Amino acid sequence: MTLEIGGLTVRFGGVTALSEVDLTVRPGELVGLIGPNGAGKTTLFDCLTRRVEPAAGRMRFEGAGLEGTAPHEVAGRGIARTFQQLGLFPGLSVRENVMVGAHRHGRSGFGAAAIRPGRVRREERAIRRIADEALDRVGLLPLADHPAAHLPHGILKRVEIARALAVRPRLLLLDEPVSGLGHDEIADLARLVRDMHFTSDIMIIVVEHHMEFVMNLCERIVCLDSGRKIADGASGHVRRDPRVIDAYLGVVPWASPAGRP
Ligand SMILES: Nc1ncnc2c1ncn2[C@@H]1O[C@H](COP(=O)(O)OP(=O)(O)OP(=O)(O)O)[C@@H](O)[C@H]1O
Repeated sequence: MTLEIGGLTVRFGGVTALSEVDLTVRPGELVGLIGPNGAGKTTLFDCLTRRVEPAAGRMRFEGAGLEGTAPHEVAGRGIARTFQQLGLFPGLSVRENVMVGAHRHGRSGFGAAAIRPGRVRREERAIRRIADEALDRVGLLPLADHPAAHLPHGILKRVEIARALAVRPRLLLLDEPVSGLGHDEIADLARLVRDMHFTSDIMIIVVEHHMEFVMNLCERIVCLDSGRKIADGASGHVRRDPRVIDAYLGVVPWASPAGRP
């Protein structure tokens, strides 16, 4: 029950964002995806979540192709992601934001649940329970009723992860989870992701420019450069790979809190 990507190619007009990328991820793997700006990391996530249509290649998840999956069906396939730019609703409470992720477990959909017709109340209670479990997992249950607006960035990053966890994903895609976080928050987030990794069989792919975070967290690192995969292996090997140093590690500030080159 793996994620198998073969020959994945994406073009935006004259730009080849991904070029014949092969990648296999197995249950329980925690993979770091690195590479310079514009390397194609987010595009890879966009393909898996069906926001971008590849020009060529295959994507199979748990034995079935992803090509026929509509963007709104991705969560139903057990795939969840977080975004570089937080995609939370500031007018909703922390819990309501996380319930958006959990709505795939209901039949009526979040739209119906949001306007609370009587027939969806029971379902909404179940969705609320799943959301609270996810909030508990990231240590934010005490803030469940707090409006998302004006919460610190580090908390909002966790709310986004809780929203992804509420999908109860088997493949979790984290896009720059520590960007903009301080030193202690980064250490907390590393603990959280490590805990998710050790306590479940979930596949996790982490895109991150913060090298200290990603190299310490992930045993396996994949490096993209100009849309091509240039390295895939143990973090100790990849960090010494001359092609990776040349393309990326030579310019990236390893301990920068913001983590961007
Ligand atoms: N919707 C789009 N339309 C046109 N070009 C795009 C689009 N999305 C991405 N690109 C281009 O595709 C290439 C890969 O971009 P992508 O965002 O996947 O890189 P990335 O590795 O995630 O970079 P970063 O680290 O800066 O987030 C870049 O050249 C980018 O400009």
